[in-house]
Amino acid sequence: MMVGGFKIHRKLSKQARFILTENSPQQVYDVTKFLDDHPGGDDVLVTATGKDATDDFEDVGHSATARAMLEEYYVGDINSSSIPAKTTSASPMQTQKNEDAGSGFIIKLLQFLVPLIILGVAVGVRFYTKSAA
Ligand code: HEM
Repeated sequence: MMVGGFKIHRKLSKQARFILTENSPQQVYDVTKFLDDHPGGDDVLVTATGKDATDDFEDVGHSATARAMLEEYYVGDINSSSIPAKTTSASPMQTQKNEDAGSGFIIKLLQFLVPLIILGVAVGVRFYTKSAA
């Protein structure tokens, strides 16, 4: 697949990996080296990466040869107990968000107070200058 003169998979920063859940546990396949050789094209493979590609793979009705080739690209199984719960990954972002909100409030408060302080000092200086004269 050509995009702007480059093959799309050359631009991929991550490896092309997808997951098949046909069997349990889930199996991960790294198809980076197969992108050029896949008879169905590289774009369908790239689209199927980073997710459960069982339906994508099955819907095509791959031959027994294709199924046998899977073994060549097999990386390992996913241990579901080692996948962090969604709440754990959300917490740091939440904390970050709260910190941002806190500093945002201080900045707004300063934006409001600093002109007032300058005005107060100006009025004060003028007042004392007048009374002295
Ligand atoms: C490591 C994984 C895969 C391997 C080894 C593989 C292998 C093959 C092979 C050998 C063929 C030629 C036809 C056949 O023998 O069945 C093929 C065709 C094809 N594959 Fe894959 N494939 C893989 C993953 C996928 C995925 C995930 C998709 C869909 C997202 C896909 C879509 C297709 C399509 C559309 C064709 C063309 C079918 C046709 O023109 O009749 N393949 N694949």
